[in-house]
Amino acid sequence: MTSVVSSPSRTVRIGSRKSQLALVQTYWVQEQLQKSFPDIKFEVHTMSTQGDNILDVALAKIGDKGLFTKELELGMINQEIDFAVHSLKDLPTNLPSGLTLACITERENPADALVVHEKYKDKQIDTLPEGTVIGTSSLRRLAQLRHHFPHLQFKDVRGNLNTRLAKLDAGDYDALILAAAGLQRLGMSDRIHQVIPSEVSLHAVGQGALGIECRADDGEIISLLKAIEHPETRDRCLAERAFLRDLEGGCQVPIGVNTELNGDNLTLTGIVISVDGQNKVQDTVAGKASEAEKLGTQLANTLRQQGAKEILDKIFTEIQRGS
Ligand SMILES: NCc1[nH]cc(CCC(=O)O)c1CC(=O)O
Repeated sequence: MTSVVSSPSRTVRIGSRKSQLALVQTYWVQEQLQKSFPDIKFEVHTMSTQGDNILDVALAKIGDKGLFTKELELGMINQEIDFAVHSLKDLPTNLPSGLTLACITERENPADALVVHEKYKDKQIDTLPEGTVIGTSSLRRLAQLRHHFPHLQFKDVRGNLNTRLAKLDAGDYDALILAAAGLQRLGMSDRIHQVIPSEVSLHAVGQGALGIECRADDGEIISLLKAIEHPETRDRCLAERAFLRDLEGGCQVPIGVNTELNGDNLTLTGIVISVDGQNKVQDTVAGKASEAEKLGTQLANTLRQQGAKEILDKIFTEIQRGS
């Protein structure tokens, strides 16, 4: 097979955050590409992002737009790296001009997972006692769990996965809600006590998938990346991202989704819920996978008619006031 890269001597520079999860994901991408293109050299370049440095402020307050991606994006624009590997859910739905989401890889389980302190090893999310302290920094997780289990308490938790698990084991929290995918990728599936069912909590847009971003005019890189794209995950995530893009209020928001793909039929469910869990709008749309983004927009319109904008505007005002 002839290489799609016109200059065979080109070294491809992959950008990554330095966290353990980011590196595991990036090395996986490097390995897959190396298998497909044995004659090309792929190098990993790590960078710190704002999100890695600001660890003491609640995510909801600083907003998470590009917090984990901006430095990598600058690296691409400045030609220091050729593409960046992200957890897709950390990648904003609107990218800087000149950059594109060129590839979405196969998704791990996109659901959230309950991880418990040893003393609750016989409990499930619906049997945890009154006052159980759950660690999460996500308004989406908080709002949906409050809706179903108003007797639980919630406390902010930041830091990488190992830090969070150490805080749980030390007794700072009774349980954590974490992405199942992150635990799986780090070889810590044994810490998944329960996968949270979608009836209880819808997952974040893009959760469990990797998104690879590159310069929009770099045709060579774009065609290399096609080799590791997963079309089913891509269609699901494009629908999810179009939904979020259409609704977004400009900060980290309690918006959840679920998608299913049967043949060419894509089903997208979305929720917008108030932080206290009291007001929610939820609906489902279905259609052709080839029109994934249209479905996302359609669901956003449907939920707006049901009051999604009012819920989001109120949250945005509250966060700005600092409450
Ligand atoms: N914002 C943090 C973040 N970004 C991606 C993951 C996990 C892996 C994934 O969802 O792909 C996590 C941790 C978590 O939510 O528990």
